Order: sequence, then structure tokens, then C-alpha cells
Amino acid sequence: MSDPILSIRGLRKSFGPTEIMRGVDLDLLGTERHALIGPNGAGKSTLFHLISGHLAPSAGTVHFDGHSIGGRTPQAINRLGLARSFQITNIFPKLTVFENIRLAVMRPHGLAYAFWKFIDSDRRVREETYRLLELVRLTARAGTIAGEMAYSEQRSLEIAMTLASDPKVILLDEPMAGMSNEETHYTAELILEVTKGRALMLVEHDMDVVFSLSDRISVLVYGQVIATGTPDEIRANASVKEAYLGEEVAA
Ligand SMILES: Nc1ncnc2c1ncn2[C@@H]1O[C@H](COP(=O)(O)OP(=O)(O)OP(=O)(O)O)[C@@H](O)[C@H]1O
Repeated sequence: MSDPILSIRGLRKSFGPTEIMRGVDLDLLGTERHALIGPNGAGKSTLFHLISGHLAPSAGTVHFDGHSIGGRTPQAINRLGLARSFQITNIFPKLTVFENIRLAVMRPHGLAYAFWKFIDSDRRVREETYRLLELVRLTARAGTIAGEMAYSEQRSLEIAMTLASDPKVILLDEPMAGMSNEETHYTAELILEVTKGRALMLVEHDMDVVFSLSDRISVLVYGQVIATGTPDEIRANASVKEAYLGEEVAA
């Protein structure tokens, strides 16, 4: 399944006297879908913050695509090809769907908002914007004000915006949160489709999604990875059952 594109070793994070990450080792392979699961407060969001540069590690290393990225800024890490979605907070709710995606397409080029008019004539930006619209099945919504769409459509938009920088690694934080069963199913299919050929790391509480979408799963408990393996391996792992999954999911 390819070599690791992201390697985490001995990662620690303390807030004051409290150690939240207690020596995490984790590899994300180049084209795998890898879910991070664990009980509330285990440190999943903190680990994402440490990978994406929103928090600096207290100790340990994070290597991404040949670069040591621990402690770099989110912008610097993003430029190297790691994109993180923050649910729908990346969206500009008063702009149209098209304008949102166009903005995301332009962002990696460092073009300022003021240049929109000029850029409007740039065929490549338009083409790429339409390609992404189509990829997330929002072409018919191009002219819709983003904030007026259904939650799952806003999620699709957000995924398109995450893809705009053509990242090698995508971190998705609870992509199904707040969705109906139907929306969850739709979004899972979409994630499968749009992350082909890239690495995905996913934090998600819906275990049906986790077990059907993932190539591998890591279980984080109290700031440590207690197991990494295929869905079948994780289901059968006695310490995972005991610490987290219980009999219900394992059955
Ligand atoms: N900035 C902070 N300062 C102090 N404590 C923090 C900070 N951020 C997180 N924590 C603590 O770290 C622990 C892990 O939190 P984190 O949000 O990473 O867990 P999680 O696994 O993502 O939980 P959930 O599944 O509920 O989202 C929690 O006890 C939380 O209170």
C-alpha cells in the first residue's frame, strides 16, 4: 500500500502539568485511509492539531513527505501538501459555492482577494473550479449561496475546498458529525471517491463509517496508540475491545 508519507514518533503534548499525548507512534501510508478512534478525551483532536501545526509538540517528531514538520506553522505545513478540514468552518457562507471553491483554488497561488476580477479571466482557475464542483457533485449548486445549502452539501463544498490545494494528505475531523443516515452514506461514498490516490486520516465517531471506509484503524486511548491494524484486526483485538469498542461493534 506504499511507504509512510506521515511518520509520528514519540509524540508528546502537555498542557501545563497535564500530559495529554503520552508518546504516540503512528505511520500513515501514502495512499491509505486511516481512521483514528478512541474514547472522548483520548487526544484525537490534539493529535490532529499537532500534525497540522495548530499546536507544537512538547516532545517527539512528525515527518511529512521527507520534512520534519513538528512545530511549523499550519500555513507552512499546508504548503507542503497536508490539508486539514475543520468541518464547515472554512466556508464563506455569504459567497456562492462557485466563489468559495474559486477562492480555495486561488489560495495556494497566494493571490489576494483584490485580484479576483483579474483572475476571473483566468481560464485555468475557472476550469479547476468547475472540475472540483463536478467532483463533489455540486455543479448544479454553483450559483447557490453556500450558507443556504443543506449541512451535507456544505460538507461536500468544504471537502472540495480541502482538495483545491491538491494535497498528498487530507485530515478530516468528524466529517459525518450532525448528519442523517442518508447524508452519512452519501458523504462516505464521496470521501471514498475523492481521496483515491491520496492518504486520508480521519477522526470519526460513527463506527459503521470507520469500519467500512478504513484500510487501517488506530486506537488512541489516554494519549497512546494501543493498537493499529486492519478493521478485522481491530475488531478482534482483545485490548481494544476491553478499552473501547466493547462487544457490540466486535460482534
Ligand atoms: N488547550 C488545551 N488546554 C488544556 N487541556 C486541553 C487542551 N486541549 C485539549 N485539552 C484536554 O486534552 C484532552 C484530550 O482532548 P481532545 O479534544 O484531543 O480529545 P478527543 O479524543 O478529540 O475527544 P473527543 O472525542 O471528545 O473530541 C482532554 O482532556 C481535553 O480537556
